Amino acid sequence: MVFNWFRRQYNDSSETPSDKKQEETTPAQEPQPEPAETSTAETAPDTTADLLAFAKAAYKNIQQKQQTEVVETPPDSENASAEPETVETAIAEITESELIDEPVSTTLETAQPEIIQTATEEENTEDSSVIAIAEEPDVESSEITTNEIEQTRTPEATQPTAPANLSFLERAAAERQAKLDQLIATAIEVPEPEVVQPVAATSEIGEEIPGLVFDDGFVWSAKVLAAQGRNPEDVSIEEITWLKKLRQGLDKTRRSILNQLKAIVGQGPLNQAAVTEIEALLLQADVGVEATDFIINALQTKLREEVTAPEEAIAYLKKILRDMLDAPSIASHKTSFTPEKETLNIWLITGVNGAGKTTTIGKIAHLGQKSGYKCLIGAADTFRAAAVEQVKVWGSRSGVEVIANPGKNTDPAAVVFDAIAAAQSRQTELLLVDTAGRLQNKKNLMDELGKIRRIIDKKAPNAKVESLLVLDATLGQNGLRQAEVFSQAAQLSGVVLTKLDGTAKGGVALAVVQQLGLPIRFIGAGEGIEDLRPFSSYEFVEALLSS
Ligand SMILES: Nc1nc2c(ncn2[C@@H]2O[C@H](COP(=O)(O)OP(=O)(O)OP(=O)(O)O)[C@@H](O)[C@H]2O)c(=O)[nH]1
Repeated sequence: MVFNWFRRQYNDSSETPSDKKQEETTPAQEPQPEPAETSTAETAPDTTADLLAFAKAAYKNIQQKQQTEVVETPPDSENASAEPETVETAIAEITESELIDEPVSTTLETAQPEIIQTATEEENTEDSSVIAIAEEPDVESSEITTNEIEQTRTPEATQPTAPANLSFLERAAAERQAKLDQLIATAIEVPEPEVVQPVAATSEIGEEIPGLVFDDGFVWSAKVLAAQGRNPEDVSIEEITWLKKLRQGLDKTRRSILNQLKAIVGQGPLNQAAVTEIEALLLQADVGVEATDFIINALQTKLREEVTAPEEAIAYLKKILRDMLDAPSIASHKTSFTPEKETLNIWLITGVNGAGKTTTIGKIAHLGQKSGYKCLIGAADTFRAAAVEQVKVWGSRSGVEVIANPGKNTDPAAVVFDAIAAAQSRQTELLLVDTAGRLQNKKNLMDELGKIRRIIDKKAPNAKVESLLVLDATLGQNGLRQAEVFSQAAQLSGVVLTKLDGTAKGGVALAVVQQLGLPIRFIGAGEGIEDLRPFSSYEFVEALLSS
C-alpha cells in the first residue's frame, strides 16, 4: 500500500486525481481544526483517556500493518529497507568513474551513516526526555509524600516519648532523635510512588515497534492527527515520525519565544505592557514587523475588552496564525499542493546556494517516488559543476533518474529541454528542475529563469508548472531579502522553508506568507531524506505552540 504524502492518504483508495478529494483531506482548509469545533468531533478524542486510547489504537494498527508487511515480504528482501536498496540500485547507475573523480562521491559514501546517526541521536534524545519526564515526578512525589506524612501525623501519634528521668535538654534531644529515626523509617516504608508515565506500558501496546517509541511525542502526534479527523487505522508510521520530528525541530522556537507568548495571551485582556511584550517576542522569533502588527491587531480586537478564558485565547491565537499561513494558498485558490496524476508537473526549484536546494530536490523526489509518482530530475544548475554531481547523488538516493548535460557551461535551458523530452517519453508525472542560485547579477538570474520558462511553455504547454523558492529558515529576515530578489526574477508560486530544526527563528514562516504573499508548500526539519514534508498550517502551529 503506497502512502501518498501529498494527499496524506493511502493511494489505494484514490488513484485518480480528484480536486474534491484533495480538498477534503487538506487540513489547512478546515475552518476550525480545534478538536471540539471541527466536523471531526466524532473521531477526535476530547479527554486525556480518549486520546491515550486513540494513540494506543494507532500504535497497534501500525504494529499490525508492519507485521502484515513482514509476512508479505519475500524472505530475500525481508531485511532490506527501501532506502539502501534504492541507493544501491541507483548508485550502480552512476558510473564508477563519476563517483571516484568527483569529491562529492565522498558525501555519498558518508551520507547514509550520517542519516542513521542523526536518527539514532534523535531517538536517544527522545528516550532521555521520556526518562527525564518520568524521573521528575518521582522526586516530586516522594517529597510531597514525606511532607504529607509529616503534616497528617498527629503530635500525639508521632511524638516519641523520652524517659522521664532525663533533663529537659536531654529529653528534647532524645525526642528529636527518635522523631528523626521514625521519619527515616517511615520514609523507607513509603512505597515507591508510581512513576508518572506519559505513555502506556509495553503490556498495553504490545511489542515495541523498532524505531517508534510510544512516548509523549507519539501521543502528541496522534492527537494532532486525531484533531484533523483521522482514524487510528489511517495513521501511518511516516506521519507520526514526521510530526515527532517537526515538534522536536521547532523546540527552540517554541521554548524560547512562543511559549512565553502563549503565557501572556492566556492571561486575559491585553494591556499595553502585554502588547509590548508580545511585540518583542514575535520580533525575536523573526516573525517580522508586518506579521507582528497583524497578529497584535487581531489579538487586541478580540482581547482588549473581552474577558477571554486562557484556553480560548490560545485557541484564538492559533487560529490567527493558521489563517495567516493559509491566506496565500486560499487567495490563489490552491489549497492543496499535489502533483496531478497522469500529467506532467514541472516544479522549478530556485534559491541561493546553501539554502538547501539540492537537498530539497532529493527529498521531494523521494516523497514523489514513495507517493506513487513517476519522477525525474533535471540538473539545470549548470553554473557550478559540483551542483550537477550533488543532484545526481540525491537522485541516486531517492532512486530518481537525473537528466544532466556533462559539458561545461551548458545552457541550462538546453538541459530543461532535454529533461522535458525525457519526461515526455517516460510519462513522467513530476519533473523537478534544479536551477542556478547565484545572486551576483539579478539580470542574469532573471534572463536565465525567463528562458527556462519559455522553453517549458513551448515544449510542454500543458504541463502544470510551479516555481518554488527554497529558503533557509536560520537566516530569518535576511532570507526574506533574498526571496524578494527571486520573486522578481522567477514567477514564484510557493516557498520551501528548510532548516527549521535547531533554529529559534521558526517564526519566519509567518513573515514569509505576510511579506511575500507566498504559500509555504514544504518544510524541512533535518538533513535526512525523510526530513521534508508538505506543509500543513495546522500541524505547524500545533508544533509551534504545543506544550
Ligand atoms: N539541519 C538541516 N540542514 C539542512 C536542511 N536542508 C538542507 N540542509 C543542509 O544544508 C546544507 C546545504 O544544502 P544543499 O542542499 O547542498 O544546499 P543548496 O542550496 O543546494 O546549495 P549548494 O549545494 O551550495 O548549491 C547541507 O549540509 C544540507 O544537509 C534542513 O532542513 N535541516
